[in-house]
Amino acid sequence: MRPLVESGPGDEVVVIAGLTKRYGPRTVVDDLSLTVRRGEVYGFLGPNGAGKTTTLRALLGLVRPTSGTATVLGRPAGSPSAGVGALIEGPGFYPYLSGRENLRVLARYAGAPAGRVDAVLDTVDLTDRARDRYSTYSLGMKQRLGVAAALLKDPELVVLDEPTNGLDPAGISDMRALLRRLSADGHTVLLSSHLLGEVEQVCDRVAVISSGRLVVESSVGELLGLRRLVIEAEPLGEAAAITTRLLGPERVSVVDGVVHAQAGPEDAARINRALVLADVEVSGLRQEAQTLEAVFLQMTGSELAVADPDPDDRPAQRTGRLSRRGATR
Ligand SMILES: Nc1ncnc2c1ncn2[C@@H]1O[C@H](COP(=O)(O)OP(=O)(O)OP(=O)(O)O)[C@@H](O)[C@H]1O
Repeated sequence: MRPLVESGPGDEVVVIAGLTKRYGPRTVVDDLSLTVRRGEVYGFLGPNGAGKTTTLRALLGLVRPTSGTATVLGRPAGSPSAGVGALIEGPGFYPYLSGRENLRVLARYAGAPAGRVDAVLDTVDLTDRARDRYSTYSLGMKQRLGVAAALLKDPELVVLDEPTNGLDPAGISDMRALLRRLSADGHTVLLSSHLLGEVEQVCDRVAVISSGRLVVESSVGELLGLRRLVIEAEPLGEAAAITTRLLGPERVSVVDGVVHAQAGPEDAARINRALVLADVEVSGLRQEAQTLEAVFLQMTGSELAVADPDPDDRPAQRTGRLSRRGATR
């Protein structure tokens, strides 16, 4: 996993500000604001129907916002630009043409150099199957060919709507590797997903939305850094009081005869020292990592689908401050 990208002014590739979309009486995107910075893999996360696709379509100029703005690479959404490649709805490939022939047709249509076709086939790892008919491809290969099509004009920003939707674990793993390659090649990637495992493992930052509203925008590490410290101590009341004095009441609770504190490892040593100095007998002090799923549940009250996690493939945890915005309805 790459380190977090340092950002500065001018590094904002996507800026969505106060975006609202109503269909008749229904508000499907509600005053949404978020920023995608140059070089990052940004996950747009939310349950089905949360408004992800509508937002991405607005970003590409395919949906007119009711109010608010979306800019891409400094230009209003939908401006003709070589800077964005997207896979929103599967592109219409010809089933009887090979993967390479299909890309050649699209490259001609899009005005991309013919030499890009083999380059993007290589990027999506389809060189070996490039001569086979599209109709013989697995779903994962079809999705990867869709990503290849989005890359034909070598865009700075790649927008992918649910790129792993419907894929089996092997297909998900291939797509994950592809997303990492895109990032390593210098693309900024914005992808939507309702699969936590996918976002946890490949994204630098995420926006979580629910019912069209932003719940939180944060780095994945910051979200996961919200960890719980479980303290077993005697007398329990005194342990809870001391921990509360150190962390504040909103971060401490007593559950089933133990103290739960929202605290990271740096707090643990401080709390342990204070308890021992006060003659509280500490029999257990352990850290429990929160999953993104737990964080999401805590913030929205609804569950999110969980992808098959690949335990060997988790990003290093990062800690930091969490900025929580908006509220759920
Ligand atoms: N053209 C439209 N007319 C009316 N309602 C629409 C239209 N497009 C989307 N919606 C509604 O807006 C809501 C958000 O849909 P959207 O596809 O943006 O959500 P999503 O988060 O991408 O969900 P999914 O993962 O299921 O695609 C849904 O309830 C959908 O039915």
